[in-house]
Amino acid sequence: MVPCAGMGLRAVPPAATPAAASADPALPKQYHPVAGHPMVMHTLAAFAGVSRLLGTLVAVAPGDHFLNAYAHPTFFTVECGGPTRADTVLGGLRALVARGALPDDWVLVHDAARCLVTSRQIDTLIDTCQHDAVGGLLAHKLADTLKTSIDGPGGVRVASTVDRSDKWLAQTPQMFRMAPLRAAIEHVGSGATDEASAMEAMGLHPRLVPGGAQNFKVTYPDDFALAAAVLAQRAHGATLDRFGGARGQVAPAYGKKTMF
Ligand SMILES: Nc1ccn([C@@H]2O[C@H](COP(=O)(O)OP(=O)(O)OP(=O)(O)O)[C@@H](O)[C@H]2O)c(=O)n1
Ligand SMILES: C[C@](O)(CO)[C@H](O)COP(=O)(O)O
Repeated sequence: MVPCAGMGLRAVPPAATPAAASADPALPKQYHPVAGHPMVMHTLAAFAGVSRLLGTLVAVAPGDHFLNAYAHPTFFTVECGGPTRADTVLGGLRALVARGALPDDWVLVHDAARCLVTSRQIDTLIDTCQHDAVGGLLAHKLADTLKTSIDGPGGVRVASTVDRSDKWLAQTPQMFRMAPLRAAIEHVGSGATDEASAMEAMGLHPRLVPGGAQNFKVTYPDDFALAAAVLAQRAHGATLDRFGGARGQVAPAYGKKTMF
């Protein structure tokens, strides 16, 4: 399931900057062009490359028909977006149950805005978690020295340096069984910022599976250029097989638009 109903407010460039002149603030970030395609299409291409997935539910905001022009058998949209990401995910889980998902079925939840995830990373997560009692998530071990802050003279200042040896940045996909995940999010409510934290609130310890720095979430205006650069570098290399074409071949048409 791909939650795709956010507004992307942090990605809107400040007014009066060169980036603001060409940006469409009314278009949520997941639909902004990145390397020639709407951002979420790169995300969906990675999932389309994982053959053991039954399909992908894209949870969009009510009235959002953006993806109608990109229809493809590997995904379908449901207008179940809510005010927070957790609300959107819950709507998606209920929609999956309505379509026959069973309590023990696994579901992977992945941000539309993490458009650099690869089919290989998704496969690694599944391989690692499919026999786990809880499930797990891709995550990236902290690479920098970690500070806490206080407001001080002249602005924000360092309060302390924190031991980072056990610190990870949570990424997606996050993979759990349908019934426990739904129960956990219903228990924790709209404030859960990811699926793992809802499971943690139930006393569980999801598995951490190394993802990689490139699986970042496009959040701020500068992130678009970084994502485009990574995709451009991959297009010169090894990832033209995202839609099932072999390396070096031209990939098939993706619905009414052509991808890659
Ligand atoms: N009510 C919401 C909020 C977020 N998301 C989705 O959750 C993912 C992660 O959220 P984030 O990147 O933080 O997106 P936004 O909420 O859109 O960003 P912002 O907080 O800057 O507005 C995104 O794919 C976003 O579309 C969602 O489906 N429904
Ligand atoms: C789920 C998530 O991608 C994990 O890092 C992230 O928490 C979602 O973004 P938000 O800013 O917390 O909504």
